[in-house]
Parts: sequence; structure tokens; C-alpha cells
Amino acid sequence: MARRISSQGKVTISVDEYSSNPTQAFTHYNINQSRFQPPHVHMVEPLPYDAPKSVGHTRFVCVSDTHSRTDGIQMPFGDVLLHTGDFTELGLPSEVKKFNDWLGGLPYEYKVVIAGNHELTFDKDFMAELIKQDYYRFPSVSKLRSEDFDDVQSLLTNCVYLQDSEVTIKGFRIYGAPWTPWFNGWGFNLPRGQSLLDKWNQIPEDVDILMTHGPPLGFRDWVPKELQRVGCVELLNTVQKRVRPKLHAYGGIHEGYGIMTDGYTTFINSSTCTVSFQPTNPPIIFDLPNPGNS
Ligand SMILES: Nc1nc2c(ncn2[C@@H]2O[C@H](COP(=O)(O)O)[C@@H](O)[C@H]2O)c(=O)[nH]1
Ligand SMILES: [Mn+2]
Ligand SMILES: [Mn+2]
Repeated sequence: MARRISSQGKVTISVDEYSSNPTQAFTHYNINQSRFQPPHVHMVEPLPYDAPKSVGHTRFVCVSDTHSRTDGIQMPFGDVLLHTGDFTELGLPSEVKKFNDWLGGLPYEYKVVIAGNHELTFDKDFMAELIKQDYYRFPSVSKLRSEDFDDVQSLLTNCVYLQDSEVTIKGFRIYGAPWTPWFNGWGFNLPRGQSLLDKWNQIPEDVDILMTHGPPLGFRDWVPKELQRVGCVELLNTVQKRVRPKLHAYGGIHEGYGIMTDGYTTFINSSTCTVSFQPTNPPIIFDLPNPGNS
């Protein structure tokens, strides 16, 4: 049982019995609960860019995984930009500056950004380990002096940067976290199970919008070349059973670009880059009614 309700009515998520094998988890929950198919789950067509925005709504523009390839991206009208990580290849300060300049030229009232596994310099523990190693997997990153990247976040002057933290914008509580299940030893990688659940447990109950780098299990997390589901089971249980945001925005699995809903939360994988790192998937827009309809 992945969910428990305490005497104070608080929901506690525990590690799922299928946590370490998301493909098996998907099959099990689909066969036994139809959890990932209609009527519980539906695909959603993206809103056309020329759709009028209703009065009392905020338009969010979701992008992800731009990987230092922002030059040709056509950005639509909107109020708040959400970028869910992998804005660089390696987190080099030069790349972060270029990304920040791009953000500076965009017309949105607010821009909110989280890191992904490619933002190596943003992960202090990763960098501490990398520096200790006597072989260099990422030569251009290993060459950096610590004073070049210690304060790399401060290069992001044109956005709000979230890392296990939240911001309230236009009345929406937005929480962001960069962690993804361990895969090839990149930044912000953690083992599936309790380590990731500890991070998800930091997400407050009342957030309206959750930004993570990677997907939850079953929602745009399919990797065709490996015939595998790779989304995080604990993230799914946290989103559906405890936090229940109106919007869960992420990227991470480039092949999973698209939108789904479980009837309450809309799940948007807005990976701009395709699996071959071509920045051709368009930004996805999404309108939400303003909290309290303010
Ligand atoms: N089997 C898995 N494949 C993964 C995972 N995370 C990412 N990927 C694959 O790599 C690309 C690019 O990801 P990036 O982080 O390097 O930009 C992604 O689209 C997948 O094909 C994973 O956890 N398992
Ligand atoms: Mn990516
Ligand atoms: Mn990634």
C-alpha cells in the first residue's frame, strides 16, 4: 500500500512495491486498476496558440530540454514561462549566460526555471565528487575552477530559479525540483525509492503547479528504443495521492513530448528537443483559472 492517512488526515506516501521496475509497475497498475487508460486517463490536444485566453485566466508557456538550442524556437503569447530543466548541455557558465540572455529577450511577465540532469554545475554534491576523480568524463566541466561555478545560479538574473523551493506568482503556488531517477550518473540523479521519495516529500500539499525535470510513471514517460517506462513511481503516487497539483510540468524524456490528464491534474511533457536533440517540438501553452479568480 503506497498511501497511508494519519489521524490528522495527512496522507503519507511510502515506497511502492514496484518502485525499482517502472515498466512492471505500469503493467501491474494498468491490469489491476486500469490506472493509465480511459476512463481514468486521457490524451489532451495542445491548445492552439491563437486560442483566446478567457477572462480571469493565466496562460502558462511550457518548455523543457532546450539544451542550448534556443535560436530557432518560436515562442507563443503567454503570461508565465515554465522551463523544466536541461537548458544546457553541461551546465557550463557560458551556456547558462547564453540561456539567461535568451530569457531576457522573452516578453513574459514571469519566467520560472528549474535544473535538469544536464545542469551539472548546479548540483554541488555532483561537482564535489567530479573534482575528486582522477579521470575526467566531462573535461570541459572538470576544467572549471570552483569560483567559476560556485555561484552559477546567480547567472540566472532573468528568471526565478527553483530548487526544492517554491514561489507564488499571480496567486499560483509553484514548486520546482530537479531530481530524476539514476541514469548514467548525471547531475541531480538519485536512486529510485526512498531517496527520491524524500525529495518529493518536501513538496507542500497545496501547490497549484509542480515543476520537475522528469516524468511520473505512466504519463509521457515511454522510451521506445528500450521499450521501457522510466517515470518515477514515487513521483506519481505523490502527485496523485498527496499533492494533487492542477498542472504537473516536466520534460526529461524527449520522446514523451505531449499532454495527458487524469481528470484533475494535467501532465505536460514539453521537451523541446527530440530524442536526436533537434529543437523542433513547439512550446505548449496551458490556461489556468486564477486562484480565487482574482
Ligand atoms: N532508459 C532511460 N532512458 C533515459 C532516462 N533518462 C533519459 N533517458 C533517455 O535519454 C534521452 C535524453 O535525456 P537527457 O537527460 O540526456 O537529455 C531521453 O529522451 C531518453 O531517451 C532514463 O531514466 N532511462
Ligand atoms: Mn534532456
Ligand atoms: Mn534530462
